[in-house]
This record gives sequence, structure tokens and C-alpha cells, in this order.
Amino acid sequence: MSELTRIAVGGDQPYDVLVGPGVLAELPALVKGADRAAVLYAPPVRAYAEQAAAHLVDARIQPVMIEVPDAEAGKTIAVAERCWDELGRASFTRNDVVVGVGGGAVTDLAGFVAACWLRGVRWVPVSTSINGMVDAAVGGKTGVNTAAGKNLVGAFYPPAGVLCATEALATLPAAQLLAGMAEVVKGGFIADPVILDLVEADPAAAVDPAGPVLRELIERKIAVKAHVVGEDLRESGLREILNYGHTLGHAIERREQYRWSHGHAVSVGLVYAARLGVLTGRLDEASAARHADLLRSLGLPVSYPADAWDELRATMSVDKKARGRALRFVLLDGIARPVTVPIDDEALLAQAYRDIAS
Ligand SMILES: NC(=O)c1ccc[n+]([C@@H]2O[C@H](COP(=O)([O-])OP(=O)(O)OC[C@H]3O[C@@H](n4cnc5c(N)ncnc54)[C@H](O)[C@@H]3O)[C@@H](O)[C@H]2O)c1
Ligand SMILES: O=C(O)C(=O)C[C@@H](O)[C@H](O)[C@H](O)COP(=O)(O)O
Ligand SMILES: [Zn+2]
Repeated sequence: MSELTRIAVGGDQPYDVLVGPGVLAELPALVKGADRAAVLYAPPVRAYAEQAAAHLVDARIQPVMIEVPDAEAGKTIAVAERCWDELGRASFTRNDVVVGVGGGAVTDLAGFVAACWLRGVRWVPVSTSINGMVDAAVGGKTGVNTAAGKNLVGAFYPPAGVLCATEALATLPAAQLLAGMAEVVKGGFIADPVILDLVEADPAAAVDPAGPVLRELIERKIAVKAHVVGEDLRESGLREILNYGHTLGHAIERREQYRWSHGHAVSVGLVYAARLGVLTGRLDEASAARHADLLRSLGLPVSYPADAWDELRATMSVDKKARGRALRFVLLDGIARPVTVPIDDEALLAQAYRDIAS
């Protein structure tokens, strides 16, 4: 399976996700009509950003290279402001474009920079991590973190198209590759159980960037996300299912001051959500155990210190799904049967945490 795969995202502003090696060559076609393209990238992926720039130059589009701090350090309003200053210096107009090359952090930032500049210019995420390909780059959720928590400032702003540069997975550090698998597994639990079967059949093959299984998993998870965001871009209903595992996950990321990767935190969050599913009488014990077994088989964390609960609980109150004082959780009524449920029973929330804590 070496050719490019095209996955359509529907809705009012449809676009395609292209997956495969050599996909960077498709960039000029996506940004046709631009005079300039800001290429945002973090240092570890400079080589891919330079490749993107070379394709732009061939198409007579002037690249404006903007290096930003790596990972969550780049997802701040201060970094976004610096990018806007650079766009101003380069006299960016409404036919110019923003390209984000890297993992989910860079593409979240790039989309947000594009959404705000001149009230919105075209943008293209070029994704180089698993998390970015299967989740962050697809669906137009863009934004930055604030002191209170993850992604608290942002915009729903669909890209012109998404490029998933699978050849880049060869240089993705193994820990980051595994972290991305948490979002793949999430897709299995909320919508596509074949994902779960494939990982369980051979966890090592599932994370081999040179093998066919990982490519199938990536495409399956993109298809899940493409369907959901095509139906509900602005998260007014269905899209909430993509937040499975994130209510606790985001709180762990903040508590760790972003030294834990998003995927590791979401992995613990998935196990917690499954436990809540059991305690609310929705999910059977075997399906909950399947969460922990599967994530553990990939080397992902499935618990977190017991004494962290009070702090995590406080942070969870700023979760975007919360309404008033009530937290709302994505839970499962069974595999691939997600529901959003308000929970105001504090004792139950704490019990579920005690059950999974270390
Ligand atoms: N917008 C969304 O819908 C959405 C969905 C999921 C996650 N996210 C966000 O995405 C971020 C997590 O994304 P991530 O896991 O990609 O983390 P990341 O962007 O922080 O990347 C992880 C590390 O891998 C490096 N890297 C990326 N690709 C590489 C490559 N090919 N070779 C070498 N190094 C490479 C990065 O520079 C970084 O150091 C979080 O901020 C999360 O909130 C957003
Ligand atoms: O696309 C979505 O919708 C998601 O919830 C996907 C999540 O995996 C992703 O981490 C997203 O950035 C979380 O969004 P937030 O609105 O909870 O910040
Ligand atoms: Zn996520």
C-alpha cells in the first residue's frame, strides 16, 4: 500500500485528507493562487518544512519560514502573536496561506494563526506525527492553551486540505508514535472496533511505521474522524464523542505542565472513562478491562497517582463539555456506542478515579 489515499471530509466547507509517502508534492495544488505561504514548523521537523518550501518555490509561491517552539511550548498566544507579526512584516494578504508542518501542536497553532489573520486565510496542515494525522490535522479544531488549561482559546476553522506525510513517521520518536496510538484506540472504542481487533492481533505490527497495519489503522481512524466532523464541525452534538477520554486527560496534561504527551494523558483518561461507564451501569467489566489491556499492550500508561484527584477534579471544571457546574462525560453504552452523560455525583467521580489510580 504505497499510493496516496484520499479521504473526503464533508460539511459546508468540504476538503480531502491525503495520506501516503510523497504527499508533500500535492501542496502547491492546495494553495493555488497564493503569492506567499507562511510555513510554521518546530525544529525537529525542519527538514520536512524545507521540503514543503521547495515544492512551493517550484510553484512560484514564496515561502516565509517561521520556526516556532516545539510541542506545547508553541501553543501559546504569545507565539501566535509573533507569527502574526511575521505575517504583517511579509505583507500577507487574503490570497496568501498558512502551512503548518509537524505534529498536532504545530498544526493546532498554524490553524489558529490562519483563522485570525485578516479574519481568516486558507491553511493547510502537513502532518508528520500519528496524533496529527489521525486527529489534530483533521476537523478544523484550532487553538492554543492558556494558564487555566488545554485549548481554551481557539476557533473551528477547516483547512483547505490535509496532507499526512507518512514517510515522516520514520523519524518520529518511538514514544511519540506510541502516544499517537491512544487516539487511534479511542477511534476503535467510539466507532470502529476493527481498529481494536487489529491492535490486539499484533500490537508490534500495529506500531511498525514500515508495515501495512499502521497505515490501515491511520486510515481507519481518519475515516472515523472525517465522518464525525463532516456531520458536526462545531461540536454541537455528535462531535463530542471525539472527546472520549479527554476530560481527565486534559487535566493530567495541565498538572504535568505538558511534560506528559497528549496521548499518554488521554490513555489514562480512556481507562477512567471506561471505569465511569462501568460505575454508571453502562459498560460491562470485560469491555472496560479491554481498554486497559489494549493500551498497556502498546506501552501506554493506564493509571495516575491517587493523591492527584483534588487537583485534577478542579481542572476538569474548565472542560469545554461542562455546562454550569455539571461535568459532562463521553461514556460508552457498549463498544462503538458512545453517549454524552452529565454526572454531578462527586462520590462516583472520585470512586472511578480511586479504582484506576496507582
Ligand atoms: N485539533 C485537534 O482536533 C487535536 C486532536 C488531537 C490532538 N491535538 C493536539 O495535538 C497535540 C499533540 O500532537 P502530537 O502528539 O503530534 O504532539 P506534538 O505536536 O507535540 O509532537 C510531538 C513531538 O514529535 C515531534 N515530531 C513530530 N513529527 C515528527 C517527525 N516526523 N519526526 C521527528 N519528530 C517529530 C514534534 O516536533 C514534537 O517534539 C496536542 O497539543 C493536542 O492537544 C489536537
Ligand atoms: O476533534 C475533536 O473534537 C476532539 O475532541 C479531538 C481530540 O482528540 C483533541 O485532543 C481535541 O483537541 C480536544 O478538543 P477540546 O475541545 O477538548 O480542547
Ligand atoms: Zn486528543
